[in-house]
Amino acid sequence: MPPIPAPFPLSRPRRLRRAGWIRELVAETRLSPADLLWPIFVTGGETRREPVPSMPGVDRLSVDLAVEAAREAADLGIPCVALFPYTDPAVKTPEAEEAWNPDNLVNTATRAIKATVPELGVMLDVALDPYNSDGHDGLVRGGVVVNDETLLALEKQALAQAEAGADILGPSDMMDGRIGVIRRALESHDFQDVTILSYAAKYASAFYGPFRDAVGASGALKGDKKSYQMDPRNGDEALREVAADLAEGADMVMVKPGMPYLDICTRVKREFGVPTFAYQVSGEYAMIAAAAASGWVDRDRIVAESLTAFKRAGCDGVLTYFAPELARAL
Ligand SMILES: NCc1[nH]cc(CCC(=O)O)c1CC(=O)O
Ligand SMILES: [Mg+2]
Repeated sequence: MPPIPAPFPLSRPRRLRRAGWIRELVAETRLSPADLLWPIFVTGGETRREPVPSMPGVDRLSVDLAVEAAREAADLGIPCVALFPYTDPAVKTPEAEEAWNPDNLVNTATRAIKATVPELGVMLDVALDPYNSDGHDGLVRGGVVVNDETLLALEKQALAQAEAGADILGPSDMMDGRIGVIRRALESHDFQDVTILSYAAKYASAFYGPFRDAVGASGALKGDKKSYQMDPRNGDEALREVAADLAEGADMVMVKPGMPYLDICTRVKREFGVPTFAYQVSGEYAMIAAAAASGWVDRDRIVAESLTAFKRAGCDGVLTYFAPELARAL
């Protein structure tokens, strides 16, 4: 018997795409300002705004302007900002003591923001690289980034940040055991409500280049970070890293960079079901900004599309330098 040819396509997915209203109706993911964390670079001085050359559109802000940016974030419905310091090279040392100075830039900015915009969350990075004259996230001994001694430094840094009023600590150093050390320190100093968003699966990536310019760590960095950040070839290992950080007391986890690691985001969310974030890092920002500035891509559309991809991949939110611009557009 000859096959009966179907007189029409058996399935017509285009029915659900034919007009804006029905696309809205069936959309599986939605982006909102509440999905965004905004990373802000803080510098010294007053009413100072310094452009970051490799991140056109992003400025380093003095504390007073960072407070204004925080106000803007809250007004736009962005729940949280993440602060990163541009540290005066003269203050950087091999022991990175500035990291636990109660009056360092990020601690000062945190106190100022919490005093002015208390409803906004403030997140701080726990890692030594902005303060370390070797540019590494950990302490360097004989050319090696040492794990356990670094943990003691991170503990001091984390306590100073909690004392300053940070709501979220983001350990981004990738030392083994740091989450446990920080959680124990927080518990024993009456900071049981401080949240840990662990940079659990953080890769040794070329996409961090512009950030290192922004915090002034590029010139300082000796060598690379491959002995502590993850190998981009590995995926299963990301799940082991996340499992360890959750067991040690992380509340939420992050995958970093973002766009090239969407598979990791999906696997982490599926496997653990905990709040999962991605960091759309400086190099991702720079690529989009540069292509848009050349007129090669449509900036507004590509920003929205790239951030939607994180939600579709399973992320609960994204750290992105596009946060205020996207929130405004939404
Ligand atoms: N530990 C520091 C840190 N925290 C966030 C970033 C990168 C963020 C970005 O590129 O936007 C880095 C850089 C690095 O690990 O070298
Ligand atoms: Mg780890």
